[in-house]
Amino acid sequence: MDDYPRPSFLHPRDPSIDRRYRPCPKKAQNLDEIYEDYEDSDIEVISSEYESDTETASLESLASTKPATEEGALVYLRLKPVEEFCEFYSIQPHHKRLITSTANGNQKQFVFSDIFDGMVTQKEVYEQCVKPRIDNDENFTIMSYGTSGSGKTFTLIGHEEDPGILPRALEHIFEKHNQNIHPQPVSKMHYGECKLLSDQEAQADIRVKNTLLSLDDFTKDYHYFKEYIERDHNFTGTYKDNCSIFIWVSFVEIYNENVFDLLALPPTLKTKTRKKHLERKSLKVVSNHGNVYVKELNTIHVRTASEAYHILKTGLKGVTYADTGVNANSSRSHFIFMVDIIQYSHPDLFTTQSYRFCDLAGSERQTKTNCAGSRLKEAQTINKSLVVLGRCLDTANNNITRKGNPEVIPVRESKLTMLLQPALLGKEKLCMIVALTPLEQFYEENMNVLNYASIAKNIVFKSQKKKDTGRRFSWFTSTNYEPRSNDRMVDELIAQNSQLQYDRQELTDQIIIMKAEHDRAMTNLEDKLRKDLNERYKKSEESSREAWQTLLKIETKKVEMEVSSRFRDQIEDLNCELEDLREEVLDLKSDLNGEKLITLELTKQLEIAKHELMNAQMAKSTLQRKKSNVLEEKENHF
Ligand SMILES: Nc1ncnc2c1ncn2[C@@H]1O[C@H](COP(=O)(O)OP(=O)(O)OP(=O)(O)O)[C@@H](O)[C@H]1O
Repeated sequence: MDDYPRPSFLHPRDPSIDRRYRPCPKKAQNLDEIYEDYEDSDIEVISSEYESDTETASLESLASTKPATEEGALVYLRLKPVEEFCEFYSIQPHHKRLITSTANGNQKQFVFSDIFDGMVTQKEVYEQCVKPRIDNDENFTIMSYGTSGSGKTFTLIGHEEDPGILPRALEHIFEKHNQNIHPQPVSKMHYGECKLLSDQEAQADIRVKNTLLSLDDFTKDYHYFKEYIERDHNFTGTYKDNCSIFIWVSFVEIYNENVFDLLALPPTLKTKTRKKHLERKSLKVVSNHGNVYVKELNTIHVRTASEAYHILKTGLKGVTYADTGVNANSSRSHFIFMVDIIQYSHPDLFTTQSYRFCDLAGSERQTKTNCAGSRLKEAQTINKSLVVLGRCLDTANNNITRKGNPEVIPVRESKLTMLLQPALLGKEKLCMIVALTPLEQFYEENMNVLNYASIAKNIVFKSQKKKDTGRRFSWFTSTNYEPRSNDRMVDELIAQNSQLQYDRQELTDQIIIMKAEHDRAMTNLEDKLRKDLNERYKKSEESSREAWQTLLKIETKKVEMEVSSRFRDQIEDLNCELEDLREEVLDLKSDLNGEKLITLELTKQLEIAKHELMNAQMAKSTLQRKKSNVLEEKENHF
């Protein structure tokens, strides 16, 4: 019996569990059935398929249900040894399950491909996480992910007396291929293709390597490390007939969203950190169909494990570390160490493998690290790129569950995700080691890391184990084949290389001629098409204009007829009314004329009367004057 509460109809579901993964008991089930459901369900669980009574049985059933070429990412948990393991974390090693809980009783569970507690050694981590991948020639990206100071760099690089997975992997790779490794840099990966190097190019590469090797002497460290490795592992390799192997390494750092070559020349490794960043050249990242390359990146041809170890250590000297509140030697950048292996098998088969080892800078709270100034800017860019990484994992996971068109995974939003895109897009196997400090103070950040790690598990790797570029190199076929030593094969390769360069020049010329012919043909075709289209357009324009005009006439007539039929009666009534009104107007006009005549007559009569009145008044006044004269005469007379 496990000690966590089981969901049922009586107990509510844990709200902290993502909706998609919440257990949902079926109706009409008894509690026993619900319990079984819960055991099999995917509760914040990375892979429910691993959940079974016997681990071997579940792994077998997983293998039978999934196609051999399609499998999920591997996510391992590594706990940092601490004095007092916080009660908020508990592990069930048998179930490969980590249970986190808070004071208020909220629980979350995470299942991993495996869990390594603080007692698990570097050797065991290597044997479990990396060894099988190299033994099986799988391309992979392995990254250490976690909060600041949780042991990411320790897991990847380790110390001289306790080396991490990367130096162990280098030793393993060289032991495995030892007998077939070719001492000269004859073939190299160039933008995803195997390229044969000319003498001058090979010499230039050797010069760069020698300069890097002369910078520091790590011979003592290497011997110490080698003894340690020999005690821990027993790597072996077998000789492959007619096969030459070329191993190339490169090393980049992503600091403040700039990509720097840690193997760049001239190295400025001994100058102060600040000055170093000013001097270093930021490189461009280019991607093509999901394959990603760093422009002008130095790749170094290494012949022995010792050389590879020296190159790794030299590059590590350029990585930016600083003292933060959480870790005295904290990585302030992400770095990726890349190993490309080219395998040439006579007569014409080239295969390539690539291994990427990525140490992510730790996610951190600025309040805990107490950083300011450039440290603060570093922390912000680190957190931003980790957020983008989380979003990429989330989108990749959603695309698996959602129906319809998949969402675009935002790999281009940060340099880190751009460089990790083969793994994020499922083209390369992803292996993640989640480093965790099981202390209360890191609880919140740990939950963040665990949530994204659980999503990462669902990224499905779909491509083949090896890239086979055999056909492209078919001209290596020799009719008089006889087994040769590596040196003879190289002589032949060099001779064929000059033939190839000659052929390439011829092909380039042919391409130029064909391109010119093609351009001309295309121009003629375009002219013809343009003329054709023009004529067709004119014709269709005329015919459509005529058709439109006829249509317009018909429509106008139709409208007129409809209008006249609909309003005929009303128009007649209105016409009658109009006629009546006209007559009335005429009557009124004649009346008006009569009245005008009367008015004129009366005016005339009035004038006459006025005139007569004036005459009468004048006669009256004359009479009065005569009367007064008569009276006056009378008076005078008397
Ligand atoms: N499993 C472990 N066993 C022993 N020591 C460990 C383990 N994990 C971490 N340490 C120690 O813890 C310290 C911090 O580890 P490390 O530098 O690897 O952390 P980190 O996660 O890389 O931190 P940052 O992100 O800040 O760079 C180192 O001194 C390391 O030796």
